[in-house]
Amino acid sequence: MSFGEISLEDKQSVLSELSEVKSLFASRGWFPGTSGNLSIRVGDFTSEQFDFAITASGKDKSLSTPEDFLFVDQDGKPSELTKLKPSAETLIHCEIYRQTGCGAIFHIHTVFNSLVSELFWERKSIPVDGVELIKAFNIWDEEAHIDIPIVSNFAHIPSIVPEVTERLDPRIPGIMLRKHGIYAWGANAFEAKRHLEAFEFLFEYVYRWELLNRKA
Ligand SMILES: CSCCC(=O)C(=O)COP(=O)(O)O
Ligand SMILES: [Zn+2]
Repeated sequence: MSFGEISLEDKQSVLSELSEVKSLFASRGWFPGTSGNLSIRVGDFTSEQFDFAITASGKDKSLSTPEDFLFVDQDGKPSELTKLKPSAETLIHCEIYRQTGCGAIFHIHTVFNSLVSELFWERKSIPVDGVELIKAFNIWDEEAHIDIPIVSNFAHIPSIVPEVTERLDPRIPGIMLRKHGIYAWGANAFEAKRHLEAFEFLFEYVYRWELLNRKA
């Protein structure tokens, strides 16, 4: 389905969903210093050609303006004529959509996600053992153990993409960029939000648990 074939109603519904999520996350202080980016896919999800709405780059994400989002295609190029620049990290969104077939991707920088990514950088994944909120990822085993992948953070975003491709774990709907932030995704915005909230809870839990054990 080409971008022109997608109804105005569908496009507007995606934009209003993004706007709601953006305001909510901003109220939680999840976009410090203009960091973070959000996207939701529109139209046909089975096609190799797809479009998604994404936050414009460098904006104060605690404000709502008519220039907050734009639509881009599967290569991260604007789908329509616009003066807006897509997020600097759009290529990471493109790759996650391509690899997972998900419908929404949310990225935030927090102190806890950055801290744990450095704490566990040598093992290249953040271990979580038996915490109830693992179930938010639809992993229902009792005492489940998960490892959340951590990849290198480079200023040159295209250099991050191959490592993302290599480290994506189909069980885990998220990936950490070292000392940078988490990317969480889901079939839709509701699921991506649930996953993101679970990751953030688990990061704080893991950090505090580590601290308690190191003191003992
Ligand atoms: C100011 S934070 C550095 C860029 C970044 O990591 C980020 O998430 C925001 O970049 P964007 O281009 O999406 O505004
Ligand atoms: Zn970022």
